[in-house]
Amino acid sequence: MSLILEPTESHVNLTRLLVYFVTVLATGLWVWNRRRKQTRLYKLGNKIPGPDTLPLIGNALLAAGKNSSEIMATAMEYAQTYTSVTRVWMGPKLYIFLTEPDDVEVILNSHVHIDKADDYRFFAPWLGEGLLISTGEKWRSHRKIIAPTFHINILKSFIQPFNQNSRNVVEKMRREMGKTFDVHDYMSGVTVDILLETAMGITRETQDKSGFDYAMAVMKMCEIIHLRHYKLWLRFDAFFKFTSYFKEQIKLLNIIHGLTTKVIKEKKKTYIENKEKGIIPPTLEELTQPSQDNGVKTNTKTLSDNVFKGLNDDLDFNDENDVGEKKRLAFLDLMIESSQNGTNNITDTEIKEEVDTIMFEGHDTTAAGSSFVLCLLGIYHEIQAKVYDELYDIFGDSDRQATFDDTLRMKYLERVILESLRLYPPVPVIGRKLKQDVTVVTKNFVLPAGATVVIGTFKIHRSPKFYKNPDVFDPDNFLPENTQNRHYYSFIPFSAGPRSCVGRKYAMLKLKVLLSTILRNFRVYSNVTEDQFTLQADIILKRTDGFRLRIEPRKRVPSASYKTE
Ligand code: HEM
Repeated sequence: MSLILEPTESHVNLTRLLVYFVTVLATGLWVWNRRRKQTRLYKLGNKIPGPDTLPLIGNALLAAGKNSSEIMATAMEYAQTYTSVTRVWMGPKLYIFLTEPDDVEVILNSHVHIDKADDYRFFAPWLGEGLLISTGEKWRSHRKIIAPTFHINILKSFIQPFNQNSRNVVEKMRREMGKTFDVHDYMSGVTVDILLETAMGITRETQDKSGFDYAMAVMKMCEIIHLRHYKLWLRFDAFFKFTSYFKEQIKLLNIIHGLTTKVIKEKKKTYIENKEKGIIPPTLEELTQPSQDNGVKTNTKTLSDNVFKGLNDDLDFNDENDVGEKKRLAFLDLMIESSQNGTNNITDTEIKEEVDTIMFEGHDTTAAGSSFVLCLLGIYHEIQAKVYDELYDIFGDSDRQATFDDTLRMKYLERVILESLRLYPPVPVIGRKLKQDVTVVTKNFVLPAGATVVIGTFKIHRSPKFYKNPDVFDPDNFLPENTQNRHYYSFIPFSAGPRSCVGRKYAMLKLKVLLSTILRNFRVYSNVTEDQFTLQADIILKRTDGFRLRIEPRKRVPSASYKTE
């Protein structure tokens, strides 16, 4: 009897099946690839310079297996090698990176190229069709409703919650005195508290455990979305749905949506009950009207208003008309009021989506922004001393709260914030999906419809063409004489054009109140220098090494006398 096993019929069938399968797959891929090469996307895309590609997968290996800070490092390395218009193929998907302000202006200043990149889709279960990800008519009509709620009169009424919450976080931070700790945790917490109050009207006093759970859920949702951006396998819904992150996401969204829905329901009920009693809250128009009080107009223009004036957004309302204290209404109250009085046709679901969007957009961005400022001041003590001296000029040794007028006098602090946003823009890239071909200024390259344009804010902000020592932290980059002739699109931390950040003025005001309160109470120190920062590539720029800081109590004396004591 032979010891060699004769292949059975089932073995033969299986092998045949496998051969058929491989042949069909290979033929399918070959046909698909041939067709792809005939497409306009492929032909025009390949006229743009970029790294060498591999068949089918293109440049996908550039990101494979890398964590978020390695991706950031790779992106920076390639940004040095390639030109201001660079293409990358992720399989069949074409990404075009732009880092030349003239080209960026063509995209951001357009009313056509307003669609967000596909990568924003991870926000959809949370934010629905809120302002950040919606498009077309829906986005346009909602932008018209939301942008005016950020009028300077409304923002002025937020000074009190900005102050109160800043004081609260100062008290919480005292427990860290003398230790090294991650300041981002505190900045994140205070930012959510401020947003709960200004977006939803939930104060610490009215806040029950659901407010705390909500804040935690917002922070954890940001983490899950962050993971989905850089872990390749989590990008696919089919895989994501089988992970524990998906189950966690459902739980978190129940908490988030549960609270927004509950608050909207209660506020609407109160609005209707009050209306029956003849109590009607002021309308947005009334709150933003020029005051007739005494005809005195305050100039509310800040340094940033000049810096951003060429960016053609819709935030330059008639700010000069602002006068005096007005009743405070949260964004949610304003939306309910305008939907109930018939000024705007916005449903409860849409209001929920917009409130959720403001809670997300206003949270991670300002938490990262304020953490970067504090760490930079912890490194550059002379700059911190100058910031404090300006605050001492304004407040002396008093512990009083900041007024809106005080914030107008915080000119050096404002330059410090802008410079920090230049070096470490919380939104380091902006993504748009092109629906139409567009020709940019650089070499008249045509960017084809279907491509995703990635605007590299981080890289633009460090261009030697616009900044003398681009990698050096120097607040004087924002002295009027240095900004007046610079290309407006060389500084776009809040994006620009019709889809720019609606929260820009809110963010700048909040950052001034928060940071001035912290710096009037503490001296900050960082043992980590800038070259040791490990940055992560994501929708929000953060440090993977943590925002480590040490604080000491501040004596309220000018910095010169401090040194000699
Ligand atoms: C330092 C703080 C902030 C920075 C750097 C920042 C930056 C940005 C950027 C770059 C965009 C455009 C994103 C894109 O096109 O992909 C944006 C959009 C937006 N931001 Fe901000 N933001 C900040 C704070 C805020 C705050 C405090 C709020 C609200 C309270 C807010 C609300 C929004 C909204 C609603 C959008 C979407 C606008 C639209 O698509 O029409 N942001 N932000």
